[in-house]
Amino acid sequence: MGSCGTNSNGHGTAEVPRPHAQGPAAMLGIGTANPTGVLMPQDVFPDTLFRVTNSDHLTDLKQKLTRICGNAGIDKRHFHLTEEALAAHPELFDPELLSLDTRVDMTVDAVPKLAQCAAAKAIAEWGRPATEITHLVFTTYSACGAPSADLRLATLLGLRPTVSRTMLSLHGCYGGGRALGLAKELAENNRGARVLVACSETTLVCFGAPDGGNLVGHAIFGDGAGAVIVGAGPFLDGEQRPIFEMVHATQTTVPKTEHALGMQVSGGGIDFHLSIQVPTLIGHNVQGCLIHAFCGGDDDDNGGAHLPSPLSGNGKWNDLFWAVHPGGRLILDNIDKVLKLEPEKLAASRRVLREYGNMSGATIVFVLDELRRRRSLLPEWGAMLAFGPGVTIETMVLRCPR
Ligand SMILES: CC(C)(COP(=O)(O)OP(=O)(O)OC[C@H]1O[C@@H](n2cnc3c(N)ncnc32)[C@H](O)[C@@H]1OP(=O)(O)O)[C@@H](O)C(=O)NCCC(=O)NCCSC(=O)CC(=O)O
Repeated sequence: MGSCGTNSNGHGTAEVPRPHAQGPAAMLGIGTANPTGVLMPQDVFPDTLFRVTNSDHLTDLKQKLTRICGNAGIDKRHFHLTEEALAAHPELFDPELLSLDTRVDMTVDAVPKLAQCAAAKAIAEWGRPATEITHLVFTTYSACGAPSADLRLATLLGLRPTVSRTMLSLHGCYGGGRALGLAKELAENNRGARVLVACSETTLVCFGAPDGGNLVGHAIFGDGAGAVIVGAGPFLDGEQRPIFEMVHATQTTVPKTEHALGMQVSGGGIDFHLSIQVPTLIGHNVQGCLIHAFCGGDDDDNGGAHLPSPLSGNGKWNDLFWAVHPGGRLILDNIDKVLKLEPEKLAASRRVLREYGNMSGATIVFVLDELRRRRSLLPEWGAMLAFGPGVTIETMVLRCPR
């Protein structure tokens, strides 16, 4: 451990750099949370949405949303935004009115508090005091100010003032994957580091009256937060037990797909752009990302030689367990098809989609949490996939220690 002191000459001594951990990084605690405001069954969502936004006269749109909701593979979702709040703030569904200030006011507490609930569970599972957290990586698409939700979360949890904070904004659905990748690097490069990853998402920043362009978003997105404690060995005290080892992480940007998926901050909140091509783009590119990750990427020094080789025969993708961001039912269907996965391989992703919808960057933590409950049934090696604007695909090779 480095320390700053004064040597005999009265000059400050240099900070001794932390040596690398013996690695690899591992998840030591996982927690999730949803807002308590609204639990919305999927089958009543279209009626509720059109009623609360005074849109019942748009009968064709309502029928279409009802159809999409019925096919989305979702049973229910949780939301922070209540009918009472909407009644008090008609600007949230009137495109003629500015609403960014209202949205920022509503999220400034809601986002870190939701993260706090998830983080408290992750910290409890890890079993160490929050003051031992050395780094915080926070991701959300709801941050519009500075200091941001990361500092508010650090205060709520009583983290020490020397905690090293990183804020990831507007990474969308790949935010959780990116935050975990970053946490892996921080943990492996700083012996003894314990990184809190916090992902907290609420749709109230992008909520609007239904129109021809936002029906799919209305049908699939929900609110939630996920948190993971990441650290690398050696785990000398025997108390901190790895749930999943984070063996190798890669990020791939699919060329020329910037147009396909995006978010734009405006006076009316955050506009979500979701192209109909997204499921196809992901289906076409996912295998290449997995091969890149499982072959150890381009770096000779990253332990690629130790990775399993699921490519050495037909059907080897079925030898893995899968933590896939359930961006939408069709995305999971396409991945199943391209990788020829057995039906139960994406069960954790489909269950999270069914119970919570797509909670953007936080969703991948829910999938990891779900897989953790099935740990005794999992094969040793697994793959994590998350997607978002770019189009960016985050891939991580996981190992479930015995
Ligand atoms: C929404 C669905 C469940 C609907 O499935 P269905 O079985 O009903 O059939 P479908 O795909 O033909 O879609 C039904 C109707 O919706 C329309 N439709 C589908 N996707 C659309 C889109 N992105 N934009 C506009 N319209 C769209 C279709 O044209 C069709 O219209 P018509 O009826 O008029 O012919 C599925 O399409 C799906 O899972 N799509 C993927 C959603 C997605 O892209 N998720 C990523 C979220 S972003 C993310 O996860 C990352 C991030 O945010 O960063």
